[in-house]
Amino acid sequence: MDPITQLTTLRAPDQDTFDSPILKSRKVIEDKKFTFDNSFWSHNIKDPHYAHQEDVYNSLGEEFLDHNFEGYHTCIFAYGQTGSGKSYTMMGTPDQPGLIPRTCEDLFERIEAAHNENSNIAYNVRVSYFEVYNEHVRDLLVPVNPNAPPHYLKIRESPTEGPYVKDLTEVPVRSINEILRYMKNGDQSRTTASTKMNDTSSRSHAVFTIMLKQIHHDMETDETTERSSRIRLVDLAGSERAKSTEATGARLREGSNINKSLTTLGRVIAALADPKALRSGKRKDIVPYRDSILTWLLKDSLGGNSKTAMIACIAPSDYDETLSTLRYADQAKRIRTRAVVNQDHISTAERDAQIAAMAEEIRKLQLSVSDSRQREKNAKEAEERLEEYQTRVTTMQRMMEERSMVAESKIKKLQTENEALKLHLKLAIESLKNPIPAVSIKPQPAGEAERENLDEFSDEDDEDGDDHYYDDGYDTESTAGVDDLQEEMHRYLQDMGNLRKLIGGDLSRFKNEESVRMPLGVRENV
Ligand SMILES: Nc1ncnc2c1ncn2[C@@H]1O[C@H](COP(=O)(O)OP(=O)(O)OP(=O)(O)O)[C@@H](O)[C@H]1O
Repeated sequence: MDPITQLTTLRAPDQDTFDSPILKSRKVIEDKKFTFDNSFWSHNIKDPHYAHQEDVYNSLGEEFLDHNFEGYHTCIFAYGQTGSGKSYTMMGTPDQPGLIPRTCEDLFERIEAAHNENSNIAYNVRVSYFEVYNEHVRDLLVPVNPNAPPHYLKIRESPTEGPYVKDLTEVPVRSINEILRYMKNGDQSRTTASTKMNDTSSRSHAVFTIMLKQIHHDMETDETTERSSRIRLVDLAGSERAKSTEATGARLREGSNINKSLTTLGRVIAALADPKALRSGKRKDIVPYRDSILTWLLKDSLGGNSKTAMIACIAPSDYDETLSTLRYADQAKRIRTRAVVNQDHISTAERDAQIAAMAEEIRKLQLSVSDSRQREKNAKEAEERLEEYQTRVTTMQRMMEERSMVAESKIKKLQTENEALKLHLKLAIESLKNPIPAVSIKPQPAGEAERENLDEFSDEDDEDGDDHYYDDGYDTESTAGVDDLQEEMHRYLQDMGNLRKLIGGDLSRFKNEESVRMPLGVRENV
């Protein structure tokens, strides 16, 4: 690997030293060259070009997080054969944290810094963690019950959000420690389940997702701007199994789903990178996203609204495996996604109207659900309505939480202004109590004045301290000053009264936790 040109050369093995029938059957085995955006080499720590975890994060993770703050969805996935360093790169070790923990740490550091800079922006971070094994989706944030069979989740498709995992746990997180705890629990759940199912984590795909929402409220226009971005970090299963499946087709004939997702991923990447399909404009129809759970769920990240990077991990082992990984990466490099900034402007009135409309819709759904239940005629229909109702309630709860976040930032800003006014007032009162006398200098003959100016800094002159002359007009000026100050004070007091009313109003309107955060279903009978 050349760290300057980013050229990766795969050296052809000496054919006589290899027993592989594939290698022996080949006519030409030669050196292969590939150029990637970045190449990292980490074999000998003493080598000056040794790539540390920090180097990988600095050249990729940091830039992707910048995109997230700009409002873009991103996805980073690690591909490669078992033992090539995918988990090391993505998760790392406690001493050498990988991309995922570094991204989380940087995310919260940036949020804290932004909070200190501008209190008008509220941040909302949520995480989810799931794995796809044998074409089943398992929630990694739900602890494994060793006595119960594994609980698999269903995939649904929404017209606006695309494919998603139904009932997947999405937890709000407020600090780096909280997010790391969820990540650790998820990894534990993965390991426990693997042992129970006689599986190893190298055969499952782990998808860690961070949802970042930035809510900026403009006090002047009372308009809210929301930026939502999704950070997907994917640790794929070992690729060698997929290739053996592809090579022999044996697993497919057996009807096994083991790593169907990975073989489909290869076909999806090939279809997306195919220049002919791109030219004919048929790309959308022929990409086999739906052929596996993983590609279906990552549809957007692979060929849609996302900035995506693939990390191809290779280790010095089999020539064929390494060549295949490098070819995968070379193909993936040609894919062009169409990422857009996910941003919405909405006024407080519009948001309130949206919430009111949603509340009405929920009320109707509640009625129809209870009606369907009573009749129990069409259980499926009732179930679908119930599902829709639950999704609506969750969306609405989130909107209300966000509204309360906006209110909190408003209150914070008003409180800061209030503090500043209080300080100003205190200073004004103090200056009233201890007026600083106005000072004027008696007219002096020109020569004398010059002499005094020259001696201004002389210690001797300062000693007597009586070189100041009080002007006859002092009383008049000071009275005018007091009047001004009194007037100013009066204005401040009025302003403060108004501010208090405003804060009081906002507090009672938005800080009523009971009414804002109570699930709607709790209030009314379903
Ligand atoms: N760049 C690296 N520096 C130091 N150690 C590494 C590096 N990459 C991988 N390792 C070590 O190599 C071993 C295998 O790596 P890892 O578990 O990340 O492979 P993997 O590709 O995720 O395998 P699997 O598909 O089985 O999960 C681990 O012990 C890991 O700590």
